[in-house]
Amino acid sequence: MRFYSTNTPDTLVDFGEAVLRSLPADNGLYMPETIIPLDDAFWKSWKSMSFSDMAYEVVSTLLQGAIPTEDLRNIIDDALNFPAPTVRLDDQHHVLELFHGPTLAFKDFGARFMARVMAWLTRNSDDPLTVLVATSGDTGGAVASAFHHVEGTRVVILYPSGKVSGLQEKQLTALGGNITALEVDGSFDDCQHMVKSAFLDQETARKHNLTSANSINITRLIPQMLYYFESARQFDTPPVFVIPSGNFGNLTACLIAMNMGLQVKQLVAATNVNDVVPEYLASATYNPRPSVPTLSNAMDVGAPSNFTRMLELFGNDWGAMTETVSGFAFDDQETRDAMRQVHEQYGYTIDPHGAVGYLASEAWLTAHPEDTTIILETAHPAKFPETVGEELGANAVEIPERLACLANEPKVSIPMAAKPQALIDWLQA
Ligand SMILES: N[C@@H](CCOP(=O)(O)O)C(=O)O
Repeated sequence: MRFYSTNTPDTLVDFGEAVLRSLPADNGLYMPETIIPLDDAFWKSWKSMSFSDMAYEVVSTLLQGAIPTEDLRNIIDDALNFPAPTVRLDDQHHVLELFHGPTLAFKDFGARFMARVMAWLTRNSDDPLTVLVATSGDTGGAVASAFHHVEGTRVVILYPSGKVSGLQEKQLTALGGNITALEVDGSFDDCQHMVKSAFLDQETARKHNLTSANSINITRLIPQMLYYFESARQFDTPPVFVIPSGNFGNLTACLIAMNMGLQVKQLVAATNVNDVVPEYLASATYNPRPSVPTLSNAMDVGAPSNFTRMLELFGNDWGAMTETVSGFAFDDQETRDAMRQVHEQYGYTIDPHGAVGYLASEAWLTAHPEDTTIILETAHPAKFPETVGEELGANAVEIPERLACLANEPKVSIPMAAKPQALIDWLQA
């Protein structure tokens, strides 16, 4: 199994290099050389398989032997040991709850799988790894949790000061040990730019054995395919997936699943006002720009990393992309209104990101009223107690113990200017 860089398609690397190097030196993104469709035997039995067996079939087909059978099975079973239920609101609206992992966000799927794959890849090496990650809210906490106490690994998380929720911040800053949080005086885009610049500085990348836990790393997308299979197999007809989106790794994972044969009627990208992809879908013009802060902060991304992979999967054909992917964007007032509406209509407490998804499902259903939509609920509402409390009352959501226990832990972070050189200097010091 080999991977190419989107900027230099004829340079191929193996799985280990794609994962550990994470970002190619030419600043492209790694893509699988071939995406092999699942065979008839799989489709005959996929609906009755255990999650573990189905997951193994999907991942092993994609990876083509890059990880031996028993090791891959262990990685999958150990990493993905929590459920992803699809909850029915009514015939048109379903919610795929991706917040049942340790940090209450869909990022647990990718981070936990990645931590185990990296441990497997480096099992015979003594070189310590530095896992660099930029977060707008959820990735950082999931990566911190997945790599906490992993020997030979230090995790460095960059996050935009004042632009993540209080509990999200605790998930990044309170664990200590091998986890360090850098509090950047800037936006998520600044953090992401700083991380990418460190990777492109070959000396720094080599000296510190840098690897990325963001969705620029192809391993993040592999387990994220699995919940689309899990949810879709519960329906008789191909569903519409509505995907709250920031860096667009989640949507790209579904596109890879579709390339393996998963039948999906449409992908609906739901964004807040950081809407460069819905704008591209409407106008064929891609205009990345600085993000603005919103209530759905994990989606505050102005230059989505995975847009490059989306273009690649559609052969740079805007028309082809619009046949499969639709996009809608909503502001904070609409998000608040949707949280109340979902609560009043269904008695369901949805978080601000899921609320943006709900609005997009409504927009889609206006023109396609017979469709079945599945909205990805990417984070637990308890991660946003301020907004949920303001809209639905203080008792609308109980904070699970694994989050509540962080509330009184001290925040430990290192302030940093939003400059790539500041990160490089800090790493070198
Ligand atoms: N939405 C993310 C931003 C980083 O995205 P990723 O897909 O590269 O991890 C977050 O919650 O941090």
